[in-house]
This record gives sequence, structure tokens and C-alpha cells, in this order.
Amino acid sequence: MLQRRVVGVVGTGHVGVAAAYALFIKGLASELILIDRDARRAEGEAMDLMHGQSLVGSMTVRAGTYADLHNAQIVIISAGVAQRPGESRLALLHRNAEVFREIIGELDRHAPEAILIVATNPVDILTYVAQELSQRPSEHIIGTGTLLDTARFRALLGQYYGVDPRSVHAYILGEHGDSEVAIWSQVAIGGQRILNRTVLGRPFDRTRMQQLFEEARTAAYAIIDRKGYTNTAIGVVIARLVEAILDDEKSVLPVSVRLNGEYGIHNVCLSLPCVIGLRGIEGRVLPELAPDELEGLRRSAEILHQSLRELSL
Ligand SMILES: NC(=O)C1=CN([C@@H]2O[C@H](COP(=O)(O)OP(=O)(O)OC[C@H]3O[C@@H](n4cnc5c(N)ncnc54)[C@H](O)[C@@H]3O)[C@@H](O)[C@H]2O)C=CC1
Ligand SMILES: CC(=O)C(=O)O
Repeated sequence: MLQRRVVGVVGTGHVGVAAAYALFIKGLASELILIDRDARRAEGEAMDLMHGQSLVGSMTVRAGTYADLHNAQIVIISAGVAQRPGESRLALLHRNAEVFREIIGELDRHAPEAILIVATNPVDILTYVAQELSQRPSEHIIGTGTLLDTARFRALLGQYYGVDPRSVHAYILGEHGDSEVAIWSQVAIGGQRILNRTVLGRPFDRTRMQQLFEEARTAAYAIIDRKGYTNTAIGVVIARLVEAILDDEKSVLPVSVRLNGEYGIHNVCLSLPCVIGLRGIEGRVLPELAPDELEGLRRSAEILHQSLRELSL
């Protein structure tokens, strides 16, 4: 008999619901349990999704409590406050660290075996906080990190070169935030590096390329300015991670992971390309970086270290 796939979502605001919707449409779980401090909100979202069940498949969605997560293989954490227009992700730190103290305690009590996917911002710091507060191995706590930024970057590069973004091999690494780093030295299409070359008749126009990266880096500000929040792309990102874990894919995806000396960086979470499977983070890939990229990654780590020092964990 096929194993039941139980996934929990803690925090059913814009992001949690977008993740639940993406999981629902893709049929990635057999049961989805929604938890929110505002229990009626979680109930309403579960009811709304269930009305689509006869059109989508047999996945059940219900509102629940932490005790209902005892069989969960994965719990998504998207609870907390979000940025207001113009506010940086790091500005949310103290408010959301408090939220995490409560949530991680509950998850350790009721779902100690589950893999946690952290989406709440500032995601790198909160992934680290979750790892400090939880008894589970740090490989079982994954921050969505720069998977979203990388997806944005690939979409923009795909448009520029006129190819499917899935055929663009590119990474944004480091902080999910202002100091993130584009790894230009490794960007390739069909095995051909693009840096300083003409590929598919398109030159590597330095100014245009910098604009593309800026567009990816500042996308959240631009979207929040217009619609007040971001949610649909992060929902898809979370669903992609759930799929990679439950199908034991061993896919390489850039996610926020604790560094233990890689690139000379210690004791901070930031994004590197990681192998994702049933055991969470199963490996890390360390691409060769150009000197300015390495410097950028270390600057990102220092910014995150500074924020961590502000929190007495
Ligand atoms: N990692 C990423 O790439 C992205 C992260 N985010 C982050 O996701 C977080 C959520 O954003 P939104 O969904 O837009 O916010 P929202 O305000 O719409 O939803 C947050 C939900 O968390 C709930 N909540 C608050 N404290 C809780 C607690 N202790 N226990 C259970 N539920 C609790 C609230 O009741 C609310 O329903 C924010 O920190 C935002 O910055 C947003 C987009 C992308
Ligand atoms: C809000 C956020 O972190 C994002 O959309 O990238």
C-alpha cells in the first residue's frame, strides 16, 4: 500500500495558503493539515480548498492543531509578520524570532521526525534560529533561501536568451535578501557559459545583465509595492521542495543551509546548492566561485552574523 503523505502548514496567511494551493493542485500529499494562531482563518482556508477536491483528486485538507501533526513527514513554517512596503526582510527579525520560539517547541513535542521547511523572513536567520531551538538534526530544517531568487533570475535570463528558463543553469546564492550574490561565472545555457560571450546571438551586455540581476534581487520590493505581499511564486517554491523531499529526488536546489567551514564561513545559514531528498539536506555542492563572488558570499555571511548577534539565542 502506498504510504500516506501528511504535510502540515503552520501560518495560513498569504504564503501558507499559496503553498497549500500549489500542493493541492499538484496532488503532492494525501493529507494537508493547516494550523494558524487564528484557527478560524485556517478552517476557512481548508473549507475553501476542499471545495475543489472533486476537481483535483483525493487529497484531504483540514484545519488542525499541533497534535494532528504526529504523522507529518514535512511541516512548512510560514507564520509570522511580513514586510510592509519599503521594509527589509531583516527588519522582521525580532518579531518573527518570538513566533518561532513558540512554534518550534510545539513541533518538537508533536512532530519530532518531520522535515521542516522554513519560509518566514528573514528566512536565513530564522532557519538558524529553528536549528538552535529544535532537537532535530539541522539537515532536517531547510530554509527556502534563494530558490525563489534563483527562479526569478532564471526566468529573466530565459526571456533575454529566448529559451525555457529550465534550460538556464544559474544560481543566486548567499542571503535571501539585499546582499544575495549572482554566480555569473557559472551561468550556462546548454553547457555554454554566458559570461563575456555571445550565446544564441545575444551578447553578454554587462549593463543589461546587471539590470536583470537587480530586477531579481529587488523583486520582492517591487511586488510588495504593487500588491502588498508576495505569495504565489514562494508557494510554488515550497511545493517544489516538498516534491523533492517526498519523492526522494536528490535534486540539487539552492536552499538555506548551515555552513560548517564551506568557503571559510561558519555558524550561519545561507543558500548553497544542496542535494534534497527524504533525509532533507543530503549533500552540498560547492561551485567554484570567482574572487568577487566569494567576497560577496562572505559579505552576505557577515551581514547575517551581525543580525544573529542581535538575538541572544
Ligand atoms: N522565504 C520567502 O521567499 C518568502 C517569505 N515570506 C515571508 O513569509 C511570512 C508570511 O508572510 P504572509 O503569509 O504574507 O503573512 P500573513 O500575515 O499573510 O500570514 C501570516 C500568518 O501567520 C499567522 N501566525 C502569526 N503568528 C503565529 C503563530 N505563533 N502560530 C501560528 N500562526 C501564526 C498569522 O495569523 C497569519 O495568518 C513573512 O515573514 C514573509 O516575509 C513571504 C514571501 C516569500
Ligand atoms: C518577501 C520575499 O522574501 C520575497 O518575495 O522574496
